[in-house]
Amino acid sequence: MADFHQNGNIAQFHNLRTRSVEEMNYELETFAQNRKICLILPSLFSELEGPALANIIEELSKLRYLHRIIIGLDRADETQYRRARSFFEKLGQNHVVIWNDSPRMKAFDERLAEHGLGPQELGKGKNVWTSMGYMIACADTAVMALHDCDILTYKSDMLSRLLYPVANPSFPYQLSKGFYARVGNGKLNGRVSRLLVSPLLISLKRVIGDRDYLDYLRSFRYPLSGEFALRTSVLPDLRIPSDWGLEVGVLSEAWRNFGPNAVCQVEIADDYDHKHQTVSPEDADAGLNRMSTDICKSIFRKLAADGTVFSPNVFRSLKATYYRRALDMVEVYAHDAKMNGLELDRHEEERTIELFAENIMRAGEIFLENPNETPFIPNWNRVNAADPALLTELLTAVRADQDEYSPLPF
Ligand SMILES: O=C(O)[C@H](O)COP(=O)(O)O
Repeated sequence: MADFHQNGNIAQFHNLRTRSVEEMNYELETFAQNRKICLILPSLFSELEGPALANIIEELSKLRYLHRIIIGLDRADETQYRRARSFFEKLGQNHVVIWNDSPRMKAFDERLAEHGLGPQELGKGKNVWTSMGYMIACADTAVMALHDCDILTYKSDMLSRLLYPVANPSFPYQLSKGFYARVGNGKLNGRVSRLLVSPLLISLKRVIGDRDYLDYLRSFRYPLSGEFALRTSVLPDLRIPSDWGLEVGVLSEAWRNFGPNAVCQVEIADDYDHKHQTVSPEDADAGLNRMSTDICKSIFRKLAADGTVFSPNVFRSLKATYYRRALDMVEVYAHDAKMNGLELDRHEEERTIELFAENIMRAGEIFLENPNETPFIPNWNRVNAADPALLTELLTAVRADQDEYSPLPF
């Protein structure tokens, strides 16, 4: 990216390509002597067999500033967990694989359920929440980062750039969020970000008026990016959504807990490609269909918690405003794609917009029918208040799994 624009809301750090990554890594190693840095990788077992993760591991193994890597492993049986252990040994750094489906971890889930705590649904939110609990229980980390395991264009400097603003002790930032152009395989991607979130935020401003929260969300160049880094002192207070609202949910929590001056966004890559989900128009519980509804609900709930009054008429006019605005934006995206020699299926994009417009209404109806429904997993402070033994039990369960099951060749 060749500009150094600041939007005036949150700090924005560009890659002006004036500094080598080796130099930045050296500085991170210096910071890491006093502030331990940890990485969380939420992973499905199937991703170990996919095209992205082997390269991610190779890239990560080059980094010397990481104190620990926590891999939250989902959808694995015993043999798969043991094979995963060998797979991640290639990292070379201190790491732990949390087998979320182990009998011990299931028993831990029951302990949480006894207190009415714990995630209501399975998925990335629960995975991340559990890994954060493990990190809090270790009590030795000052800074953490998180990213997905399906990034096809991964390079270790993505992580270094993401971490730098929260790892540098002289910077004031508590949260750093990654951004990039989601371009891969000759296509302009990022369908939910481009076709739903951007026009929805603009339309919300039109329909309900100015809100600081909307300005804040609009300042993110890629609000749905899965890469963020945090100073860990804020972790115990962080409420993590268990549904697809995770990325927006973390930004909203940062807005509530620290305000915009402690939040920044960093350009972490020139291009970015990952595994693409299907739109799934036939199945409201799958793919971008489900993701778009969860994201709308998460934004509506946050606005309501900040004093906005919603009614069926508000959602009707939001849907209409969104639809018009999204179609206008598709035209601009198509021109941008054309100028850059990229592919963009305009017909498919307009059909996706129609679906997203329906989902704005649907999310609105769900919100009006169940205004108190919350996908948030209780934060770790609350868990600790309910039973201070739980964090130690989590640590013990993970370590006992590690001791009992030896690695099998991958
Ligand atoms: O970020 C997004 O918009 C969604 O994750 C979908 O991304 P994709 O269109 O690149 O698959």
